[in-house]
Amino acid sequence: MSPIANSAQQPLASTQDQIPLTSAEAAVLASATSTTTENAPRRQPASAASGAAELASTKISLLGALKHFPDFPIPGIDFIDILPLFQDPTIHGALLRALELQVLHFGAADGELATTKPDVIVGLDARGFLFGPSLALRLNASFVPVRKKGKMPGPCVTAAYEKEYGTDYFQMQEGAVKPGQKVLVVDDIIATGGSAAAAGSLVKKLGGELIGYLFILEIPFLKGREKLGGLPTVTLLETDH
Ligand SMILES: O=P(O)(O)OC[C@H]1O[C@H](OP(=O)(O)OP(=O)(O)O)[C@H](O)[C@@H]1O
Ligand SMILES: Nc1ncnc2[nH]cnc12
Repeated sequence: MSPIANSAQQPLASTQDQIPLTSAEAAVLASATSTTTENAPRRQPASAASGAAELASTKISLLGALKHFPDFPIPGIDFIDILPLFQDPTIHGALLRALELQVLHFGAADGELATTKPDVIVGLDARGFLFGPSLALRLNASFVPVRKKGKMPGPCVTAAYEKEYGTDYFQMQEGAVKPGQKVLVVDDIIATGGSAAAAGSLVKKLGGELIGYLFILEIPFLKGREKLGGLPTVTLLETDH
């Protein structure tokens, strides 16, 4: 069985050839250090080639852990379940490291660290809460949630949005993002982009400087990126259909 075979009816991008690495991604891992803590020993920089191999291998592990559920939550939707990524501590750790590296090089030229570090990671209800706080801690940034309407106390800003299988309302608490703070919006999946765009609009309503979006998985045919106003948008994995 292929290392990334899963219960999918329609496979995700499933071989190294189908997961092309950009030179920026290769550089990301080549310049990676093993930890973000000040006093811990730093790993020797790897070559770009071994960095690329490490990232490719991480992507294969992550893809292999995903599961598909046809016709959930409504007929016609091929639901991609990311929860298994958190069941195995090794895969969970690899996921967080890969996401951290993407942020450290967010929008930077090949091999360079990003000059703009986020002050705030905004995670979307509910699956953005599974890794947003851990990622924020690694980056020494705040974590702020976007929640579905009616879940948070106090004054909130609200945005309506449409997603792949329905309509909904998102909210953020007033004051959760301070004017001028640099904000990165993170979520598990970008499908139509409706959820992420609504979250971005709330960040801007609060006066935050939206620096971009980061997702674990993109469903490219739904063209969600087109709703994100041309801001830097990074995804770790993508489906091949
Ligand atoms: O790009 P879009 O078409 O907007 O879809 C993506 C959103 O849909 C899913 O969340 P969902 O609303 O199902 O909520 P959940 O995380 O609470 O399950 C997913 O976690 C994203 O937030
Ligand atoms: N196809 C899909 N699978 C999982 N989560 C989603 N959110 C929006 N579309 C989705």
